[in-house]
Amino acid sequence: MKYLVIIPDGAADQPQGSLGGRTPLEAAATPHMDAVVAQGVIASACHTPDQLPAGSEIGNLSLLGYDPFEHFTGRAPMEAAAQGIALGEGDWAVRCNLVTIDQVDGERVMKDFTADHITTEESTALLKTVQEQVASDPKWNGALEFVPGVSYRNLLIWRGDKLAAPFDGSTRSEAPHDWTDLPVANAHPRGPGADVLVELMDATCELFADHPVNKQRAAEGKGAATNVWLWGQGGAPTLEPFAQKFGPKGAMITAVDLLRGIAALVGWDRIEVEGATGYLDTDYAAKGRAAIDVLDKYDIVCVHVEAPDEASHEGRTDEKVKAIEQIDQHIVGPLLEALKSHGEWRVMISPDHPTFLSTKKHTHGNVPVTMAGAGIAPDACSAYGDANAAASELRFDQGWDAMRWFIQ
Ligand SMILES: O=C(O)[C@@H](CO)OP(=O)(O)O
Repeated sequence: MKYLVIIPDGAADQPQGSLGGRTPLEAAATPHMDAVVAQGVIASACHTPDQLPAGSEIGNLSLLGYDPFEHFTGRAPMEAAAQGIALGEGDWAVRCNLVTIDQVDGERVMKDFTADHITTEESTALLKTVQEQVASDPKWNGALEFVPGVSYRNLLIWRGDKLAAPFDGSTRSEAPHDWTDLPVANAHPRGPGADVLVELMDATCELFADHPVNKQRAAEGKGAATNVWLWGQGGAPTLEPFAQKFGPKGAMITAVDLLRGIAALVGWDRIEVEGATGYLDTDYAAKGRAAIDVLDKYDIVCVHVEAPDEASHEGRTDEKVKAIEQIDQHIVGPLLEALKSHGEWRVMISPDHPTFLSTKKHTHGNVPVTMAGAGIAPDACSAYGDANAAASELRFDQGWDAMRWFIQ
């Protein structure tokens, strides 16, 4: 049996006035996703339980069949795994965004959690400056390492054997993409070690103010990286290999380190695709082709696409609809066709969480899931969408149970 999982990140949403009262998934032309529903079932699943953050880190863990209450330690350790960074006992990883925070009416406001989509080269240069500063300060005892990732998505690694990390499971921090256009005064870390995170963030305001990277960006009319924003901290997670838990041997196609990291932690291979950007300009067709190319080699192939979530964070309804249509046309369609020559197969399509265009934020709540293929008796539904899923009798209130249902 071949299994295919397609994740349109953050695609679930509310009805939009500008879409005639339909949600983006309902307004988008998705003949191939609809064909999956027509051949199979539609269901509603909650991958982001109320007690945990409504983040992609929780949603995707659950989507792949892992109970986040048991396995989630923080987002950053998953991204560290993507970079092959091993975390020992006492080590912590912290997500380090480059952001733009501006003064608006006397308040510091999160203008852009991406620092105007700063390039990897620029973010690497900025982090080098931060690293030099912390490395020269004896109080950190060489425990802190700022690790460049891709664009605004970077990491801070804290080595516990050099200096005991001040955090514990009760330390709280906020994802900057949930604070767009909002004052950050209430978004600062709280609990053990929060003061250290704030100190490091504040120190970068000064380091970046006259940094050559920002001067160059200003000259090009681009937004500044005003400082780093630290969040998503955690220690090493342990995840049972997917093949051991469920059977199939898997591969992940994604442009973001979070999904690469989850894949690494569950023992999946990662397939890198040229032109996959994790943004609206991603090469959808290249991702579709890459998945087709590896169908022979793996039992389960997962294609994650970040674009619908990014469109939501920017509040761009048309772009969200377009991203969903591109996934349908360039990924779902060609893969359904290719599967015909691979014997028995099953397909699942599911977002990880809703991201509301109205708030530009992730939110708790259910997402529409469709599953079809060998041995799945069709229900009466024939269109993929949020309302159809909500009306379905098939529900996974613990979203992580859906994978067990899918792989039988
Ligand atoms: O990686 C991130 O910083 C965020 C936003 O880009 O991703 P997601 O919304 O999927 O959590």
